[in-house]
Amino acid sequence: MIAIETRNITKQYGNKKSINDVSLTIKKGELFSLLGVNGAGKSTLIKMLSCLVKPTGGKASIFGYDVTKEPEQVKNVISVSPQETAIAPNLTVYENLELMTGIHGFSKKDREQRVREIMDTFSLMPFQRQRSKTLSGGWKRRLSIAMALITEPDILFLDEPTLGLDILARRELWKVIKGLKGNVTIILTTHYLEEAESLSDRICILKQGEVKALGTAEELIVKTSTLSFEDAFVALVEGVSI
Ligand SMILES: Nc1ncnc2c1ncn2[C@@H]1O[C@H](COP(=O)(O)OP(=O)(O)OP(=O)(O)O)[C@@H](O)[C@H]1O
Repeated sequence: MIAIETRNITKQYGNKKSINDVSLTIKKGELFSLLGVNGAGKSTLIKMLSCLVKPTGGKASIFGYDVTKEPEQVKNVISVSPQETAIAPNLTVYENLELMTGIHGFSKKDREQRVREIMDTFSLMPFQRQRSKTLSGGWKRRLSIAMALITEPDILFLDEPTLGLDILARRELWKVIKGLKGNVTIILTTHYLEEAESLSDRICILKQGEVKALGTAEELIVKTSTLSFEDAFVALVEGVSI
């Protein structure tokens, strides 16, 4: 089943195309990474798919719903875990999660149960009464992802989930993300190449708003005749033709 489909999607700001004619098909349950150097267009593409900005050309659909014509239906099946964590710092872990259930219209009765379920999934129970601002960076990101998943979305956009975390915290979060694989379709952006390589089913490399390469990490290594994914990435963004 197809989760996300774009056909020649384009976003032009002034006379510059931040995304130019991008056509992609992402399957349900896939973990799909978007890579590219700064300014390649990753955030712009995610913003269009999550109905935050409108395409200036082409189209995109999420489970068949058009992102421009049916944004309400799209928003019902997606969730975004943004780069800047969406956490209220003075609220406890429990209160942050409860707030999300309130925003999304859970009944009083269901709220507590859902909060407990998601705390359990993300091992947040021991921190439930702790103010969020006192959590470490890794646990803040974990809470942020838990908040994004409280509505059990079909699609989760994860924008640089491990930015600034040390390698141990990053690997802990990788375990969490791997645990979600298959159940939720995940679109991940990251600048950490080993993260994309370790987590992704397929990787799309954007360059100046266009798809430069698409495939598994292994396929991209083979296509560029390199020995590592990092070398493949560098070759692709520096302009190897494949
Ligand atoms: N609101 C805007 N108005 C004008 N130009 C914009 C706007 N948003 C993005 N751009 C431009 O579009 C291009 C792509 O930006 P985008 O933020 O999508 O890249 P990115 O790949 O997410 O970069 P990064 O890795 O730095 O987050 C850049 O040249 C950027 O300056």
